Amino acid sequence: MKNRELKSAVVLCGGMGRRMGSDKGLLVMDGRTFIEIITDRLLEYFSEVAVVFRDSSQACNYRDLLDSSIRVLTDEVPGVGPLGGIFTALGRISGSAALFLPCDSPLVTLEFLLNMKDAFRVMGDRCDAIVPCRDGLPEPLHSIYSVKIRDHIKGLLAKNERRVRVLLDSIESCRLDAISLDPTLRSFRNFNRPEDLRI
Ligand SMILES: Nc1nc2c(ncn2[C@@H]2O[C@H](COP(=O)(O)OP(=O)(O)OP(=O)(O)O)[C@@H](O)[C@H]2O)c(=O)[nH]1
Ligand SMILES: [Mg+2]
Repeated sequence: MKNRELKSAVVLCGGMGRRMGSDKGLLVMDGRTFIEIITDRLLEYFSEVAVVFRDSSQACNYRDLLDSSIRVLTDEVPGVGPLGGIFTALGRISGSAALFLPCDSPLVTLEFLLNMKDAFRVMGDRCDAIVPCRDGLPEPLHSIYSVKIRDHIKGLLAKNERRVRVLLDSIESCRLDAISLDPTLRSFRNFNRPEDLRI
């Protein structure tokens, strides 16, 4: 029988943080960096945790913050945004799919992680992506993607298409109500500008 346990989780961390004015994974909340908060949480429930950086020089800045079990990846196709990070990770993870998270959502809840794992158990072999939706709008960077779509992403990138939403519209995705996955919606809160940090 197919193993339906979702074992891999990936944090996308290769952005430039232009609006924030700094590298967002290194922002601090309650004395810990965002990347530590998120990866510590993921390590509780996933046997494989990876972080995708834009390049090795960025990865160096995080070296002392990551548990030794965390896999450090760098973009195979640099400078093409989150879709490039997803592309890289899907070629490197050991499982058949992974939960992706952005590095700027430190409030992600354990309940959300467990509900996504449950969703994969139930519908993982029926679709290429499992996508939370809020008011009908997808949350593509808090979603599960199958390694099966890697070639498709390659095709999109070859056409210079970088929008994750275009990916979602061209694959078989199962959409779930975000509120049923995290009734607080805190998991989806992200920080883009300095003023967002005043919470
Ligand atoms: N691996 C990888 N991750 C990326 C890339 N671009 C963005 N991300 C990540 O995708 C997530 C969402 O991106 P944004 O919210 O736009 O973050 P950002 O690009 O750092 O910020 P801006 O420069 O202000 O757009 C964040 O976790 C980013 O680190 C990329 O080229 N490669
Ligand atoms: Mg960006």
